[in-house]
Amino acid sequence: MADKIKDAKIVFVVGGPGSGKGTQCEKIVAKYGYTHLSSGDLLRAEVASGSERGKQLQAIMQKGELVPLDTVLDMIKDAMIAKADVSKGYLIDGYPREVKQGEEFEKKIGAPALLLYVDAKAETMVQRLMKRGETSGRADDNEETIKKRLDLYYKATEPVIAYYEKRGIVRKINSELPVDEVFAIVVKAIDELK
Ligand SMILES: Nc1nc2c(ncn2[C@@H]2O[C@H](COP(=O)(O)OP(=O)(O)OP(=O)(O)O)[C@@H](O)[C@H]2O)c(=O)[nH]1
Ligand SMILES: O=c1ccn([C@@H]2O[C@H](COP(=O)(O)OP(=O)(O)O)[C@@H](O)[C@H]2O)c(=O)[nH]1
Ligand SMILES: [Mg+2]
Repeated sequence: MADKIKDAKIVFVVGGPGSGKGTQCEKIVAKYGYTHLSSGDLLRAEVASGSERGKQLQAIMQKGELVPLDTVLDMIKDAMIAKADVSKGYLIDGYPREVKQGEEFEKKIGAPALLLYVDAKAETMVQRLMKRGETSGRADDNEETIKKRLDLYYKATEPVIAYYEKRGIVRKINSELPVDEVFAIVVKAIDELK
């Protein structure tokens, strides 16, 4: 099973909270048929199940902290294996959050072919998340948690980008533009893969 995944195209989608990762991933799925796996969505699904583990996850996410590395990686790996027969490629959205997560992913699953770095200003991200919070029902779309998520992003996640830049697989996407203009840049980066 793990062999099948090794040959699939893997794209990491990394960017700050509210930068637009999920929005762009949806459009990539529509155009390219990739399998979209959002680490945050997988964790929220576990929370929604009401399991004991979900309760522990909920507490961590509400504080804007990172859940233990192995938990997220196991969830992503299981979800990848479940789609191995049909997948043209995988969008791993919101992961890795720290360099160590990237290293472990490569040990257990495989190497990414591309890292889409979805980049917006902190001010923009806060505005978008506050707006999303009006309707999202997400426990972490509130001012206090947003601030913590941003701090952690700059501290732990930005080094991930530098790490993969050395390998030449990072494509920076300016997500301050309207969604369709951002997507046009994304399309160029993905088409280069073929
Ligand atoms: N103007 C503009 N707004 C966008 C763009 N992308 C996303 N938004 C808005 O910003 C909000 C956050 O976008 P998401 O795609 O949920 O962001 P995310 O990076 O997945 O954020 P997390 O789920 O917190 O990881 C959404 O409610 C969108 O309406 C963009 O390219 N341009
Ligand atoms: O690999 C991951 C991905 C997500 N999270 C947790 O899930 C929350 C929401 O993640 P998501 O990617 O949905 O949103 P973002 O933080 O990008 O706004 C984060 O704040 C973390 O608490 C985590 O711990 N590890
Ligand atoms: Mg998202």
